[in-house]
Amino acid sequence: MIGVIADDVTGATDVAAALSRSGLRTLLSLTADIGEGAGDADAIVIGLKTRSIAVQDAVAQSLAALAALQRLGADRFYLKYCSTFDSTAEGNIGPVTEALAAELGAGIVVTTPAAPLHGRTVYRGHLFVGDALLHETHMREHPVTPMRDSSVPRLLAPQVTGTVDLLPLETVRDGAESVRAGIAAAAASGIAHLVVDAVIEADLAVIAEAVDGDVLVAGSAGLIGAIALRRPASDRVVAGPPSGRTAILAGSCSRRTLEQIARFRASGGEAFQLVAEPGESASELAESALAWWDAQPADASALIYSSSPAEERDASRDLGALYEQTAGLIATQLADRGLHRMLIAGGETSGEVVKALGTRTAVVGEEAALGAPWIHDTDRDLHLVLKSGNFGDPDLFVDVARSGEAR
Ligand SMILES: Nc1ncnc2c1ncn2[C@@H]1O[C@H](COP(=O)(O)OP(=O)(O)O)[C@@H](O)[C@H]1O
Ligand SMILES: O=C(O)[C@@H](O)C(=O)COP(=O)(O)O
Repeated sequence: MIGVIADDVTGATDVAAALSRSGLRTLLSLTADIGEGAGDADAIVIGLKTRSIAVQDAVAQSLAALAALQRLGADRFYLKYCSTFDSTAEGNIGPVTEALAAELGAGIVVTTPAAPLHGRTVYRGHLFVGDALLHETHMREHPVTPMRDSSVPRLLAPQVTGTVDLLPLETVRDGAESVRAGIAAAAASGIAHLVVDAVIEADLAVIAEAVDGDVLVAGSAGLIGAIALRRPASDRVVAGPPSGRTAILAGSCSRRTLEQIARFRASGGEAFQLVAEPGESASELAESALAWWDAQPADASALIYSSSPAEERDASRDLGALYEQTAGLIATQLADRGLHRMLIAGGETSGEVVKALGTRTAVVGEEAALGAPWIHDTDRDLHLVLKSGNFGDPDLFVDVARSGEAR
């Protein structure tokens, strides 16, 4: 069984969708504290919120998740990080990889953020988002993990104690045997982390073949999706959410989320912008948003957002945690009012929301957008999309709201 540790909850739903799309019965847990057994799952994903917390906490939580996965019978492990390699010079991708490798006695770890389905490709170690190098995209101004370089080996090196090297595309194009030989040669020369180029899905299939027996591999949803395709497909059921009013809560400041907000507003959707005045608390902010929500027509889907472009954000204040907490309070109140459908935009934001909701495990359903599936928190009977800031078409918010009305 495959065990996946994801460093944020949107990433967890992304990787769960990839596994499910590849035909595996996938259990999604948003806590390492999984009580029950794995049932008939082919893969288990544990979604943490470790991307931007202190290194030692990220390591401790990831090791706890590893122990839980081992208890449930997993024997192959994958560290899922962001396809835009969201991290800082301290980590947490590097330190968590090294801690998991040490615990598992894994030698060299193959790692690649490539996810061609999402437009993430790696060539000569440089990470592209669509046609642009990572550091030339909006990720340069990300409020939590600004990405100012595009070379994956260069980004990873300061985060780790072991040496980093690159397996180039030429070797991948030579096939799985060459990749295996390249990995073995790198391991023999003492390399601990091997970044691998991949530009198309077929490249990932070759790498997947070469690493399928490895106890630990790291990357985005791309490579593990390719590994999963090598397993026999199961008879899994993928359901959609029921109809009804949808709340869209956005804390992501990514360009794609800003476009989705603009399209939703332009289509006539009701929207409320959270703007924290100096000294205002999360509960005060949430209260004003909820008063606005309660004044909307009873069946109207609506958007509440704090998202704003870098030039409109107040750089003198660190408002990330405040807005995340506000989103958590609003989501909990809306669920308590009986709402069954919510889309949350933003990884950190979604992490805080599921923490506030107390969501533990969820059933992976159909994808609202590629990498952004509906998940069902059966305890609360709540259907959620936890959307990565960068994912979904510009019309996603409009479409999700309308699909609730149409079903
Ligand atoms: N207006 C704002 N000013 C400053 N930070 C904000 C604002 N709105 C949201 N944030 C914060 O920006 C961060 C966005 O990160 P995240 O939710 O992970 O989105 P993404 O998936 O786009 O990276 C969160 O910490 C959120 O609270
Ligand atoms: O790999 C990806 O791009 C996503 O799965 C992911 O991790 C998204 O992170 P956020 O953009 O912070 O939601």
